[in-house]
Amino acid sequence: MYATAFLDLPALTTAGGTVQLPGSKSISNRVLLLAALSEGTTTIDDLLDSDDTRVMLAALRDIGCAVEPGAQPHSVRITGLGTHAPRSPARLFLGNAGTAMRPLTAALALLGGEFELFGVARMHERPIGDLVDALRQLGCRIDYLGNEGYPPLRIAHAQGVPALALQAPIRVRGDVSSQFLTALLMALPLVATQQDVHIEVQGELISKPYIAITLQLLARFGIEVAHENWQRFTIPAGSRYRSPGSIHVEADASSASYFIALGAIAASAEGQNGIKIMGLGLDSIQGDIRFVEAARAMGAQVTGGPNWLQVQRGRWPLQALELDCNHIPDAAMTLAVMALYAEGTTTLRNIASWRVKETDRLAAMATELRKLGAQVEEGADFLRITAPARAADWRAASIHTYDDHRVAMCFALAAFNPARLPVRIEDPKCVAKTFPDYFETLFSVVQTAPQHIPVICIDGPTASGKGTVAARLAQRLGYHFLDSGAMYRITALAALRSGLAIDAAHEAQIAALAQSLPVRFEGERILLGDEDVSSAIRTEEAGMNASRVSALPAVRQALVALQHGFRRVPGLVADGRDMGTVIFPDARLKVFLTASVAERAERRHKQLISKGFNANMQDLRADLEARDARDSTRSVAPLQPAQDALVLDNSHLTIEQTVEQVWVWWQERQPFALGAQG
Ligand SMILES: Nc1ncnc2c1ncn2[C@@H]1O[C@H](COP(=O)(O)OP(=O)(O)O)[C@@H](O)[C@H]1O
Ligand SMILES: Nc1ccn([C@@H]2O[C@H](COP(=O)(O)OP(=O)(O)O)[C@@H](O)[C@H]2O)c(=O)n1
Repeated sequence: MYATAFLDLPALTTAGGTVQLPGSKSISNRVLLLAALSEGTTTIDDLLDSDDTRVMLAALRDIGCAVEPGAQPHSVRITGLGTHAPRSPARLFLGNAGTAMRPLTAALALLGGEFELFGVARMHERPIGDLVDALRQLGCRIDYLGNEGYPPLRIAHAQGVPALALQAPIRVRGDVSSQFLTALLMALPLVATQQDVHIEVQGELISKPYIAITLQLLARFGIEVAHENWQRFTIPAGSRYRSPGSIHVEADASSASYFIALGAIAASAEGQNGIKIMGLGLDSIQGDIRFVEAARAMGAQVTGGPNWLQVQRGRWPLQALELDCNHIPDAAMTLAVMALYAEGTTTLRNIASWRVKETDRLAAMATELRKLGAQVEEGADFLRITAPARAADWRAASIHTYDDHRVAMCFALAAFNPARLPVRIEDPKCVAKTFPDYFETLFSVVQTAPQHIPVICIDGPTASGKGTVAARLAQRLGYHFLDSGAMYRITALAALRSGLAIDAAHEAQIAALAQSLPVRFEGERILLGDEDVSSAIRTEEAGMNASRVSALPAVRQALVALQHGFRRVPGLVADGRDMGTVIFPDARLKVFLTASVAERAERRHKQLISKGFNANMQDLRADLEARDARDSTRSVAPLQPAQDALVLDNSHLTIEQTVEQVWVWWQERQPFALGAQG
């Protein structure tokens, strides 16, 4: 996940490959509860790993279900209660998961036992009164432990479940949250043994697609619920939950909309047929799958099979659309960004519900689309969008994301603009709500020309602080980090281990070794083959050997491709000696970092002592001067500032001040309008 203040996406050009999307949250928690209520063991594959599913799993364990990891990642095996009573008394913490609190309240009230259900502070502000009323109407004893109408709750059935009034239809409001109805639909089969049980919805039922998901999943667990026009539901007598054995959680259809749009917008990468989305098929039970129809109407070519979709660019530019979006409120935001690539004016109607979501999404989308250069008309319940007329009319925008995951995710697609402008997404971590790895997933299937990928080079002599500053900058920007010195250090280590003396006589052999160096960077760790060499290459001796090996021209040449390979989306910070002069001459910012010899010797001394190495100040200083001399006078890529480098002597600056200076230089080079700060 990118926890940076903002994430700058470079201009992107093509896309291709396969993505596996996270499981749907609504399906995950429903399936967990149904498995827990069934007889037998259910293997659940592709379960969403999120806060909300974690609290549900913990609660199921607490009430006596066996929960074990499955054979695959994201797979779990649940042995349900069947005919056993839940373990009680129990206190169940349900975080902020409405999809756990509501159905568990209903199910536990009907199963008997004594339970307290509570959550985080925000959960205690989310109403549950309508559900409790419906359960009390049946005869259940449920008490509020805090405020009337809100969790925390106590279910007081220590003596077993009282006689329930199942003859009359159970009435529940449908116009506040469809989760109350879902909770009853999943709980009442537990008591519909002798007779049919009816539920009557009061008021117009909202979010019907979510009730449709509930009914489909109930059917998978052996319960066929009939309904009349979504107002009256009948759970048949003789209902009994039966495990389907195994069940797979569909990928989230709203999350899929960004990748469907990606396939429609981006030219396919060479040798690929656009984007393949795994985990979701055209027969998905989620309402947002109908986004596919809208995307097709705009030009996307979408095919699909069981559990997969394939999306390619079809008509280009896309075609404007006029659509009532009531059936796909969440995914429709993605259409607003697709409209940036459409000929004509796109009108999205019946989207008043956008105003009461994570933010006023209607106003937010209008504001941010305008920043990019689109013409937008914002109505009370509609949005009319006309794309920038020519490439030159696009603007480099810093997109404010309003703590709304969907705003962040859909605006990332603006990076395919024909003007080849970067797009800044502020507060990218807001995607964690449903898709923590959204940007990583996106980056795994998009490409662009190397010249669009920004590089910051930090070159300079030993112990000037290059590595420290470059790593911090990379982290602050969410960019990749290349410690080019490590390449030479590893090459020297590998050469010596192979019995090769580091001299001109062995140049060709060492270069051959460097060419196929089995090196991997895993966070802070550097691996040579399977061995962690992070410490072995950090000694002063290793630095000296690196300096020797780096003077061999063939070795330098052999390492070029490896270093270029680090230039990947979204960007790179590289440190070394020749980053700005030889490896990335087109870098947008080149810094030559230096400090006095005395200061550098002292830094290195402190650094070595703190790592538990022996170090002598005099020797260090002599070594450092020798290294400076060799690095500056060698025939290839000598250490010297690039002509267009900014020289920064940080002898009297702290690390923070140094990072800040480079940060300011970098921000000055960005095309975004002022306003977004780091
Ligand atoms: N501006 C600075 N002021 C004080 N110490 C610094 C400064 N920059 C770096 N250091 C310290 O100096 C040591 C060497 O820095 P490092 O990043 O390894 O240098 P380089 O990569 O240039 O060899 C580290 O222990 C680091 O924390
Ligand atoms: N881009 C680079 C990076 C390092 N090097 C060499 O590799 C040695 C070790 O690099 P480093 O950056 O890890 O060393 P320090 O600056 O940390 O001492 C340096 O002394 C240089 O001789 C190079 O020639 N070119």
